Amino acid sequence: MLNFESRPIIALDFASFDLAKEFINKFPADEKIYVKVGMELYYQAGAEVIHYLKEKGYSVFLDLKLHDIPNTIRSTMKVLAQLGVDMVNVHAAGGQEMMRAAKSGLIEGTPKGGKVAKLIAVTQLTSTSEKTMKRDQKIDCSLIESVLHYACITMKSGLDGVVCSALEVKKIKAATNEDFLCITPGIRPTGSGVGDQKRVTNPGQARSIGSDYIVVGRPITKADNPVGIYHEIKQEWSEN
Ligand SMILES: O=C(O)c1cc(=O)[nH]c(=O)n1[C@@H]1O[C@H](COP(=O)(O)O)[C@@H](O)[C@H]1O
Repeated sequence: MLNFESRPIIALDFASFDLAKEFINKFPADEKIYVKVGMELYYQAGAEVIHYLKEKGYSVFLDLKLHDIPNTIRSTMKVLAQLGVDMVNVHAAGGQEMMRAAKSGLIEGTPKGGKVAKLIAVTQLTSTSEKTMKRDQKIDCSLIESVLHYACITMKSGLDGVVCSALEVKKIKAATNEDFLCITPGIRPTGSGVGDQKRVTNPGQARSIGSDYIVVGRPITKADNPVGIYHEIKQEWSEN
């Protein structure tokens, strides 16, 4: 529990800046939340949304899941580093050279005296099951072996951690080290629909298994009382 982040990261999966603002404005001004901006919102609103969130004093995970040739990733990370976000990610499937290039671009692009964002890699998406991994990716091992392999090459490449399901955290920490971050989406409070997620846990389980961060989207953003549900999830996660 060396890196435990007590605030669940809220996935701001909204189609416009206005919708994202409407959601954020439900929270009291002094509540410094941790949010995730993904492809949908970033491709719509761009850097402006990041500046807005940082000015509010929020922590920001920019989730663009980069996956391209090393040179493109290095230069893209250099640009993203200037946004001052707290965390960014790539796909581990891009390989070790790509991940090393991401890291060097991030360091190069971070303004002098600024904090380098945490860089993490997606292992197998939490919407992937062993069956779909074997069918679509033609990976001929178990899902956990694939996740552990990706975690190990991510660590070797000098990144800070991985995105995985909470179900894999214990084995990842054993194969890497306790300090290696495990960021876990696929979180569903007991009784809420799983949707397209396959490898899910509830917030309390994620905590007892040893996740460092949880990412929660629809169970909060689609709730009738998002702030109330956020606090229920936060309590189950952080006070377990
Ligand atoms: O990198 C991510 O954040 C991510 C990786 C992954 O394996 N699974 C996953 O669900 N996510 C993201 O986490 C969020 C989960 O949202 P909900 O399923 O609505 O809680 C979404 O924004 C996904 O894009």
